[in-house]
Amino acid sequence: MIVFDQVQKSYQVGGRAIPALHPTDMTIETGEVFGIVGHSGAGKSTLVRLINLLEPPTGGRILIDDENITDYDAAELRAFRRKVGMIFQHFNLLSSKTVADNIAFPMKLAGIYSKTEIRDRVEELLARVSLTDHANKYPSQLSGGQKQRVGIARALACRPTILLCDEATSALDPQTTQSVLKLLADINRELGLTIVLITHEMDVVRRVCDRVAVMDAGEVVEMGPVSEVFLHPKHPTTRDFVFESESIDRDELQEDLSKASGRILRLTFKGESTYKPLLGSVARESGVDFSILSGRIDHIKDTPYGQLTLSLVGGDLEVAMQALKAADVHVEVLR
Ligand SMILES: Nc1ncnc2c1ncn2[C@@H]1O[C@H](COP(=O)(O)OP(=O)(O)OP(=O)(O)O)[C@@H](O)[C@H]1O
Repeated sequence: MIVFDQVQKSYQVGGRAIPALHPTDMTIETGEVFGIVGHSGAGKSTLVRLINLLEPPTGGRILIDDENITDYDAAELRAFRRKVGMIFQHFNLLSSKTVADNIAFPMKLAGIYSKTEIRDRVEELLARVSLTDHANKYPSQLSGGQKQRVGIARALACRPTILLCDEATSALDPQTTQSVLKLLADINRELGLTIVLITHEMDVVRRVCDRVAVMDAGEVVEMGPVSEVFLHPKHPTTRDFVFESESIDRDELQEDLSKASGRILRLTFKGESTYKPLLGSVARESGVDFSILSGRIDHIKDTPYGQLTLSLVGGDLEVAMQALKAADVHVEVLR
């Protein structure tokens, strides 16, 4: 478990302290995939670099599995850092070393593994990231997705318990992004390690994360389970991210809503209720007529969800709302 207790960070620029992270309390549970989303300059990299003390905090305590890592001496810090792997947007591979040597590098650097241990581990990791046939290639001979797989294998070399991912898919195309996210999800499930993933895309969070923190101007403005934050965003920054990820144009939506007659409801279906043929029976029961203004069905991690914006006219609205709620549908009255 990673605990931030009033952690803050300022950078010294020209003799002035510039705040990058305001005092923050946060808990990341062992074994979860935790997303940190925010625009450029929000403080995401700062927050993630505090977790492995690449940046020392200017205030507060960081506890990992109940140990205050801000108290560590140099030797303790070296041992701790082996337990924290990191992958980067631009992969940061050594161009003069082969794929196998890049993966072996952190083990060699640690100086505590035998040659046989290193060789066996590299073989195992190459298989895990499906790059066995590419062991002797150089990074320049690989695609972006393959380079990131090498980055992941290298980060796992010393068997970390925490994996930090700094915009790990931002340089990749959508299909490659999907395969790298799937690999991260598999690693999380099979190895049980904690993954902290920073991104500026809510879609990445929706696909792999269990919980998310939304950052704005050095502050965590919203935090919670992805399904809650994504489907019912409260802070304006979170709403912007959700709208952006769903390619919703706010002005267009407002215009559509202003043209629609009757009451306007947003329905959110989650899990089981997503695929139920509910609207027809509710319409018959209540005598209400529906028209669909916008809609989407997708997944949050493995859970299906649907969101529909409807206008309703005629019939008994109360009966319709009760029937929807009784079927576990979240109903929000927009107008
Ligand atoms: N080493 C540094 N020295 C001075 N200021 C810094 C340093 N690193 C970051 N900052 C400042 O701290 C703030 C937060 O930066 P940070 O890199 O953590 O944000 P971010 O959300 O990760 O942004 P991006 O997505 O662009 O990387 C910014 O205002 C940035 O200019």
